[in-house]
Amino acid sequence: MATGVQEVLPPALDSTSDPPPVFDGTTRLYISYTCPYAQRVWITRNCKGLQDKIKLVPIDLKNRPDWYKEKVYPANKVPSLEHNNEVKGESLDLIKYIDSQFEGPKLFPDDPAKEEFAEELLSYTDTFNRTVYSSFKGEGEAGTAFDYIEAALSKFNDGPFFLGQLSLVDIAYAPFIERFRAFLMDVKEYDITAGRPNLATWIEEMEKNEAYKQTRQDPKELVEGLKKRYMAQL
Ligand SMILES: N[C@@H](CCC(=O)N[C@@H](CS)C(=O)NCC(=O)O)C(=O)O
Repeated sequence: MATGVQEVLPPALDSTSDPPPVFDGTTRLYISYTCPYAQRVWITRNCKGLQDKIKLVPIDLKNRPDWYKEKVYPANKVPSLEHNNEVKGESLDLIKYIDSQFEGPKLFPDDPAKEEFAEELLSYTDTFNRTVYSSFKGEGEAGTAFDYIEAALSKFNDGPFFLGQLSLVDIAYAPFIERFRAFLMDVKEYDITAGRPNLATWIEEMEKNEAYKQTRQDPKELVEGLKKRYMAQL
């Protein structure tokens, strides 16, 4: 399927749903529609045009089917990928795995300087997320994390993305920046793009990407989800 084609998304499976025929040779990507980690892998699949090769299996995390832990992924988290009779997890590992093991445009650089910077940025994602989530709870400043992103975006001047062209780095950050931007604007009236022109352009360019667009949820619902989780502590 071409990257621009709108896919009809299947309904999420819950505790009343039968399991798919696991280990029948089908490659399956287990996700939740609202999980930012799963979204990373879903975007990668779409960017590589693998909609027909990797079947999307959405799970309702609030009413999880027992078979998911028992038959598919004992860690009981999303995302996971069923491929070649194995199930693998961890979003950052999965986006690299899909990029290297499947066809479609390469999303990781060959250039050694870009590769080194890509690894640095990928290893910063957990710190970035922790810093911003802590600020939701009133601990520390989110601004430093966004300043790091703003500076990183001007390292290579050959495109609007972290490494110039779209890569796994953009894909790793996009689901989180999307949520953080909406939440901070709504709850704290803080515009993360104010005074950060590189970040503003990056968001604009990401939003034009069809593969990413198809994975996006209603920002209002994302904000509601985050509010439920963090508002009690605000
Ligand atoms: N480090 C994991 C995190 C995945 C994760 O925490 N997923 C959440 C949903 S957003 C989950 O499955 N939570 C269910 C649980 O922990 O029981 C990754 O990068 O894939």
